[in-house]
Amino acid sequence: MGKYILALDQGTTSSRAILFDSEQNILAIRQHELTQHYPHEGWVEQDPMEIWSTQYAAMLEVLAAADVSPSDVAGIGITNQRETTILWDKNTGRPIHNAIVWQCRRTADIVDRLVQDGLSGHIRRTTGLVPDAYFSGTKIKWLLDHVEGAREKAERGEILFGTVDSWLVWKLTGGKVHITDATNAARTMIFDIHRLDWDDTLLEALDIPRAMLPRVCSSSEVYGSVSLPGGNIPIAGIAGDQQAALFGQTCFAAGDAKNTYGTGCFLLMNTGTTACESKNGLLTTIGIQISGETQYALEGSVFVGGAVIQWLRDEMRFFSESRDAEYYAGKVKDTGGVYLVPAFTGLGAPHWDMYARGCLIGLTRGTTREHIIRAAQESIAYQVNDLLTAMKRDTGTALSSLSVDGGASRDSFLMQFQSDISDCTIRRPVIRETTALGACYLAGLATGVWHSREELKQLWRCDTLYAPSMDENKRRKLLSGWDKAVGRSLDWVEH
Ligand SMILES: Nc1ncnc2c1ncn2[C@@H]1O[C@H](COP(=O)(O)OP(=O)(O)O)[C@@H](O)[C@H]1O
Ligand SMILES: O=P(O)(O)OC[C@H](O)CO
Repeated sequence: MGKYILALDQGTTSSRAILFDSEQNILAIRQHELTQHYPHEGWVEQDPMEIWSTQYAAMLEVLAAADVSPSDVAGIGITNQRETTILWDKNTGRPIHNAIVWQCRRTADIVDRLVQDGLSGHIRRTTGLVPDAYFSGTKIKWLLDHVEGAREKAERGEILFGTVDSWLVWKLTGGKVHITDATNAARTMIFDIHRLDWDDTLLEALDIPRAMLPRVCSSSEVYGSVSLPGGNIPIAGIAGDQQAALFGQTCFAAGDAKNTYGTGCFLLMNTGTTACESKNGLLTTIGIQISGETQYALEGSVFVGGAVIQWLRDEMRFFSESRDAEYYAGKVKDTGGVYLVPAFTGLGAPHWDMYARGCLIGLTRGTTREHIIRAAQESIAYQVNDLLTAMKRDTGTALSSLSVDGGASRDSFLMQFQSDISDCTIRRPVIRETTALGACYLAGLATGVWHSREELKQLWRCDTLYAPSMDENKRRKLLSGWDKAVGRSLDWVEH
């Protein structure tokens, strides 16, 4: 049996491949940036062929860099940006349109119609989600409505739908396998997370033919294999990136939670085999499906997290490297009363307002670039704090500690501010590649590299702990300013 496990981490901004050994040491990482297309205001697309080619290149390069033969790799685990929707022609293998990315708002009016038709309650109960353009269902409908002849072909089973995991498995297996896993299916808004099947009411409401949908598998099993010069590698694990991170952080028990600070921020809490319905704007989703058991999770999704730092860097040109944000934020003692609400693509949990837009408020003649940079960083923590508050209301208990990961979790100013504003200990692990690690664990469990989750639990190591130290009055005052600022950004776009 192979000694290594290969994780393919197809994220919003890049396609990465990471090679681990069975002691979870990282042997090599390769990464390619992805081009983002913004064809209209609020629309976001990617080229599925670029998703594939960058991911495939990263996979080959990582094996070459570590000088490892495919025959020494026990399995591949795939983890991916979720909800992003791809339709392709089964016969030619060519996408029929660019991928519609999860952040894209083009289907807001389709969502409005579902709500007007009285389907909100059904969506909530069946899929665990709230009606929003974020999820795949309305994106599929848009593509079927706008690409000529697509619906008829889809009815004949000639057009296939997949989230990014399905697309990659299809390509990796040479067009032989059309599947997804339960965690990805749970993000489509057409999947019944209790019956574990596509939901006919929603398929009918969105006019989506069943014939185009992938078969839904567990998150850890052998689905097929990749044939490479030097050997075949089984594809043995799949999970949406946030669920993979929850697994990679070894949040295996009910009550365990993690937050990922990537492009967006995603807070997930394992709720065990109980699907806990949120009364406070969180989502119910499938946490993982493994060994015949489905574990559920409560999730809060923030659309713009680390991306606000990118915006300051690329659009405002305030600095040239993301890591400079921490330096500038430390130059001022506070934001001078400035708040930035980065509702660039609306607001996700717990507000769910597709028509909210960003606002920068509290400016005075004394406001400097440093104040705005600090306000941007703090906005990431405030948004995560809103999720923690909703989670506390739903479960009746405040989290005393939170495991963190993702690109922006490198930022120590942000981590300390999160700890202070949320009055919660933040635990940053040694291995911050937890998304890839989760995919690696799923593939390793399916191929016998590891035998149990307990074995994996022993491997988790803490790197830094951030303990809260903010005075309660100050915290309350800052939070009330944030709530006021969010109020100004809600329902901004005329609709
Ligand atoms: N040192 C840093 N300080 C603050 N933000 C950062 C830092 N490094 C990266 N980021 C932010 O983190 C995000 C990338 O994180 P990553 O986990 O790689 O994202 P994704 O998986 O969404 O592609 C970017 O939006 C970037 O602006
Ligand atoms: O690519 P990421 O890490 O920003 O994650 C995207 C999420 O899966 C969207 O739901």
